[in-house]
Amino acid sequence: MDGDGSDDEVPSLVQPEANAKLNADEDEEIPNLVAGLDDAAISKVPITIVTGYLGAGKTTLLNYILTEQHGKKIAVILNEFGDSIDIEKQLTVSDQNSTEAKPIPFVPLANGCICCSVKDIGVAAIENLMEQRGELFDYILLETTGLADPGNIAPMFWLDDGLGSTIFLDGIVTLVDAKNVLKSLDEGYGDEKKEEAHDDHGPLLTTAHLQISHADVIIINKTDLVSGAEREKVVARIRSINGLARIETTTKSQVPQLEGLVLDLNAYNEVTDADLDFANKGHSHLDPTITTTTLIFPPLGEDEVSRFDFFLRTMLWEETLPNVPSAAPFEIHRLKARVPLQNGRMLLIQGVRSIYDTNEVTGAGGDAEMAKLVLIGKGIDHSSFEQSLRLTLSGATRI
Ligand SMILES: Nc1nc2c(ncn2[C@@H]2O[C@H](COP(=O)(O)OP(=O)(O)OP(=O)(O)O)[C@@H](O)[C@H]2O)c(=O)[nH]1
Ligand SMILES: [Zn+2]
Repeated sequence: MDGDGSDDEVPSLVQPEANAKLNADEDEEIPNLVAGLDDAAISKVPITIVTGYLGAGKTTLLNYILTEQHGKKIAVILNEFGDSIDIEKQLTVSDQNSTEAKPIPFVPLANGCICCSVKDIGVAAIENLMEQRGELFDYILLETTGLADPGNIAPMFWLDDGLGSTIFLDGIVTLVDAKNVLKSLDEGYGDEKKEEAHDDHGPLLTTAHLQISHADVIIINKTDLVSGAEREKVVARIRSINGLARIETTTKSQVPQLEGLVLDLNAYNEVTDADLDFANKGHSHLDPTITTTTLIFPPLGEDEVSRFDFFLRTMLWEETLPNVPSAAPFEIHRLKARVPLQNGRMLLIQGVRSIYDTNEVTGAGGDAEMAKLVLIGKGIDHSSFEQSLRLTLSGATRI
């Protein structure tokens, strides 16, 4: 995958400042990822990141999965930092004082699963764990701490999967506490983080927002603690933040199925029509901080492809809109697009924060299919984005 955005086919279009910005923001050295593609045939182990605010039900979900029949050998990794309750305690009892010691102890669980606990959640740390174990797993579930920002974790795994890594990012599942989530979204961080949460440019961006905006699946848990009407309100608010994610409601994290909800999400290697259908066509104002916006436009002609890429690069790397300098400040957290080309081919685009990946596939989806670009982020003013895209595609900027 060309996750650094520096597509080989359009080298002259890459702006030096944009590259510098990307490199400063992300890894120092993002190698050319194209070389890794052939290795994709080697079977890689999917990793699902399970995130969610403190006490939302992450551990309850993992526990539930491990007792269900799924026919997989699952390695559960707990990012132990800050986690201290029930199952974590049991599961990590043997390595409480020896996080540096090797080998890292694993605790056997039901169904041939194992569990371990780590401080580091880098790709190397996880590969290291797998090597030490000397055993193959079908699946890895990583429970992050309640305060983790998945926007920092996802690119780490997503980028590396093109580098011949033995793992690949399958998707992000965010657990939400139905009883408390609206309060978390409205009030911002806990007291200890209040300072950071304040922002001169508008409403607060909370950990809860970040976990919801980056999610591929959102499980609204603890529905036993709210009325039907409250539950609907929570669903509507969350849908307004993230129009791409699949949403389920549960009690005790008992998801109706594992496939597609927790396991095998394929959220980072596919962009299906159904993915984009969830997204609202308009722009909801239910949440003042983060929203989902969909831009719809006709199939691109030859000249427009590089202009479209310029639009993406400028928006993601420079956080400005070409041809609309007056646009309000914004942040893009997640992006998915299906863009038919007039030559009958189709671009599938995925993005997390400033990193994006474009794949060109054969065959557009259907007759007269329109291109759809779905954006999730902060401060996205639909009409400015639409205007910028329209002007850029028309060739208003020489690139
Ligand atoms: N009433 C109710 N309680 C639940 C539900 N799901 C989980 N709990 C309880 O909520 C508490 C927190 O659940 P956990 O699964 O430990 O939550 P977590 O997200 O792992 O929490 P941290 O690791 O501390 O961030 C536990 O006491 C669970 O038994 C639910 O659907 N309803
Ligand atoms: Zn937990």
